[in-house]
Amino acid sequence: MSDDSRPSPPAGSPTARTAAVIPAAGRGVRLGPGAPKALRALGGTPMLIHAVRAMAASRAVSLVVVVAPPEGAAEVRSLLDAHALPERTDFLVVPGGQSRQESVKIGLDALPPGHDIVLVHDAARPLVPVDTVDAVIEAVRDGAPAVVPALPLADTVKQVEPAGTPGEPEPVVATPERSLLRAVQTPQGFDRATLVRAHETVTGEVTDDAGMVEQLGLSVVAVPGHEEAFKVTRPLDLVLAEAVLARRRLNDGF
Ligand SMILES: Nc1ccn([C@@H]2O[C@H](COP(=O)(O)OP(=O)(O)OP(=O)(O)O)[C@@H](O)[C@H]2O)c(=O)n1
Ligand SMILES: C[C@](O)(CO)[C@H](O)COP(=O)(O)O
Repeated sequence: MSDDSRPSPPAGSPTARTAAVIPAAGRGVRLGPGAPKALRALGGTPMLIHAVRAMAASRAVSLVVVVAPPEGAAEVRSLLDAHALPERTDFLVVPGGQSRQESVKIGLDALPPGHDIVLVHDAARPLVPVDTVDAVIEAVRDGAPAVVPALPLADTVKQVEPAGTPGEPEPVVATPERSLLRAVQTPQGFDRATLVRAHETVTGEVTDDAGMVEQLGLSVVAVPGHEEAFKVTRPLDLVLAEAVLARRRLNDGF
């Protein structure tokens, strides 16, 4: 276990310690029936374990807090014990909440003192490369209160008047300038005090944590994301994730 009694350096310090919160308490309704999404297998290993390894792969990350499905916290603890994980990293498991936002808040509340940079990473993004994780941490160390990995869009995006009934035609009302848009991934990185303040202050629904920081009027910066950091949301995403993992294993020779 690490010593949390020593005074912690600020997030901008090169020695600031980083913790990762992994919200993993969702059901995965869009993926279809089965176990909670984070516990479903990818290449024979639960998706959550891939996500935990992806965070722990960064030498900067000294603590990973897993926010487990409420009824699955004991199972998650056993899974962490059963899989090889870096010894330099500590792990905590807490039961999650009703929404992603609530689960992240629970994870944040469980963080011990001494970690001044916090990453929030979806369990549903099991294949994010360590270089992306490190780029996010570096941007927080460089002074950004909130950092998102992001990619340009391949498709043109339309704003519509949503139809009341699914499948009904929807009037298009605008075509935002695509070159100004980015698809945002995780891990998102934060100066801890900023993220805590955002979660204590913002009450409306948001779809990502950086959005809460934007609502505080603070700046959020985007760094390059990675194609392999995609979110496993629908069945086809799982097919893609299996293919990416198989290619990695082939390249690594096992
Ligand atoms: N109450 C919730 C809901 C979601 N999440 C987590 O937030 C991440 C991103 O959410 P998403 O991909 O939407 O997962 P689900 O909510 O499980 O998916 P769905 O909406 O299809 O049910 C996932 O790692 C998920 O486990 C969470 O910790 N607690
Ligand atoms: C946080 C996120 O992954 C950034 O793209 C995304 O907003 C989560 O959305 P979801 O609807 O909870 O999957």
